[in-house]
Amino acid sequence: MRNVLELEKVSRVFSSGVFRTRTIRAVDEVSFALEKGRTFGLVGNSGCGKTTLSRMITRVLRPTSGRICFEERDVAAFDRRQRKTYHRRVQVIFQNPEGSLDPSMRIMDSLLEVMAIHHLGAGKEDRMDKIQTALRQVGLPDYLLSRYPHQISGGEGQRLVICRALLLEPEVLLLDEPTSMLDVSVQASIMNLLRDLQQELGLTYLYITHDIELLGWISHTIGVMQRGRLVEVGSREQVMEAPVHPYTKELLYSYTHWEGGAQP
Ligand SMILES: Nc1ncnc2c1ncn2[C@@H]1O[C@H](COP(=O)(O)OP(=O)(O)OP(=O)(O)O)[C@@H](O)[C@H]1O
Repeated sequence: MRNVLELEKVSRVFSSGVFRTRTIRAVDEVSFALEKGRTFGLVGNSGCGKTTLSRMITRVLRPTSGRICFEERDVAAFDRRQRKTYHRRVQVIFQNPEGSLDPSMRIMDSLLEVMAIHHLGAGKEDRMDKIQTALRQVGLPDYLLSRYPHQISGGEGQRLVICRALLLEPEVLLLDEPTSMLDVSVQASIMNLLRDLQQELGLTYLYITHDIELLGWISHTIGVMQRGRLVEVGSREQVMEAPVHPYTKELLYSYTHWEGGAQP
């Protein structure tokens, strides 16, 4: 299986404090790879470094040390054109769809704009066709296109954000708690949609969450982060059924359904 994105001993250190400077190793020598067409689930409690890691992948933050490679090329060494392509091919889906859509624009105009920025589609008509195809793929009706973001539901909003990402023909979706603000039934439908899209389009996912149960459902491989370090990495079956690290057992044990192995 081909690796699309690879992290090699990636670290990020922050210095902060008013009275005394403290150094925090928010991410500490983390290495893992995303395989083409598969889902890598990254789990850990608040403050373990998930957001810092995703900010480094999206190039918002630079690693203090280590390398992030996209299709075997170091993303830190990309020139302007390569950066633009990278930002198109690695799309991020955040938990709050409203914050991801421009409130002052009709949805149609937002979608057309994003395609124009990336020079996708041959003219407006072709872009409209592509938008209709992507809308169908995410299970949304055409009439939503004339609305503004505040006129749609949270679940529709998240589908639209996924639709916008698909228009850019991505390779990787970085899913940062994409369902945590939705009702349970809507959550399930978005998770099903993501799984169907992966099968249909061969997309690669990095799914970041604090919910290990959810990862047991969607991931092929699971990585467990604690205080900046990746303490356990394995296939879904290994991590969910025979975890090795005590912290993974602790995370699993917090779900009452879990009956595997001894109590932590
Ligand atoms: N810009 C910064 N300056 C100083 N410390 C930071 C900065 N950003 C993050 N940190 C610290 O780094 C650690 C990891 O933070 P991060 O936001 O990556 O965690 P997280 O796992 O995403 O948490 P959550 O699930 O609550 O969002 C925390 O201790 C945080 O306080």
